[in-house]
Amino acid sequence: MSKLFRAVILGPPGSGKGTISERVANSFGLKHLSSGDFLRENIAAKTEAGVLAKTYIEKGALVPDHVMTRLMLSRLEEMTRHSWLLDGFPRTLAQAKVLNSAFELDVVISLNIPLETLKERLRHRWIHPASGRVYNMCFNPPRVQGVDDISGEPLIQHEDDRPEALVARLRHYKDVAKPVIDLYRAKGILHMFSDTETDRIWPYISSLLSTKIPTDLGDAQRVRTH
Ligand SMILES: Nc1nc2c(ncn2[C@@H]2O[C@H](COP(=O)(O)OP(=O)(O)OP(=O)(O)O)[C@@H](O)[C@H]2O)c(=O)[nH]1
Ligand SMILES: Nc1ccn([C@@H]2O[C@H](COP(=O)(O)O)[C@@H](O)[C@H]2O)c(=O)n1
Repeated sequence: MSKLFRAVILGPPGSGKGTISERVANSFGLKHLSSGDFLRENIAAKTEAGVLAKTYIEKGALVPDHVMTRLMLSRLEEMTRHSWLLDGFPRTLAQAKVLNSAFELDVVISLNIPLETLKERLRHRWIHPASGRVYNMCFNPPRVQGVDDISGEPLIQHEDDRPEALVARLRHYKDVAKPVIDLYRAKGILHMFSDTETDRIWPYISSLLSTKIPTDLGDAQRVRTH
């Protein structure tokens, strides 16, 4: 079986991880695994992990490591035949160590976006909960304000995008992310990208992945997300 490709994208809330992950999934056929979306699915399904996670997310806090690693590792065990891009996990050094003990990563992308840009982006972020489709009134607005382009259902804003929860998330991110970034830099697989616009970062990420993803990534491992 040809080699699998496994990557992680790191970045603070609003940095464009989901936006870029969707482009990677569509361009390279990797499965995009969003830990945030997976948590929200568990919250909507009122699973034990979801009920617990909700109490942390609504305060802009991080879900405990043991809950996240159990959730994500069991999800990844279902994906052992696929190449994937993990979005939003690992968030902490403890999570990274558990992930690294289970899987060998090929690339870690880290987004470094100015604070004011993050705040502005999240102020204008709207989500279609059922599909996870993400809009932005300034960047990729829906055809009709407040309505999902495909389903016609109403859009919402994430509770933890509220300014007060966002401050907690942003403040916490820096401290928690640094050891994770240092770990992957030491492994020689970290690639950092800084800008205020995703459309300016994307060509560099795309060309990096074009050199790293095996050309013989079999169809069985390519999972089209749309
Ligand atoms: N103005 C602007 N908005 C952008 C850009 N890139 C992404 N966005 C929007 O900014 C918001 C955040 O982007 P996401 O891709 O959801 O960011 P994220 O890192 O996944 O965020 P979290 O889920 O909070 O971790 C969304 O509304 C995007 O549509 C950009 O270059 N410019
Ligand atoms: N490893 C993680 C990932 C996410 N969370 C919590 O979920 C919220 C939403 O995640 P996004 O990736 O969509 O921003 C996030 O703010 C955290 O509260 C987590 O705790 N650990």
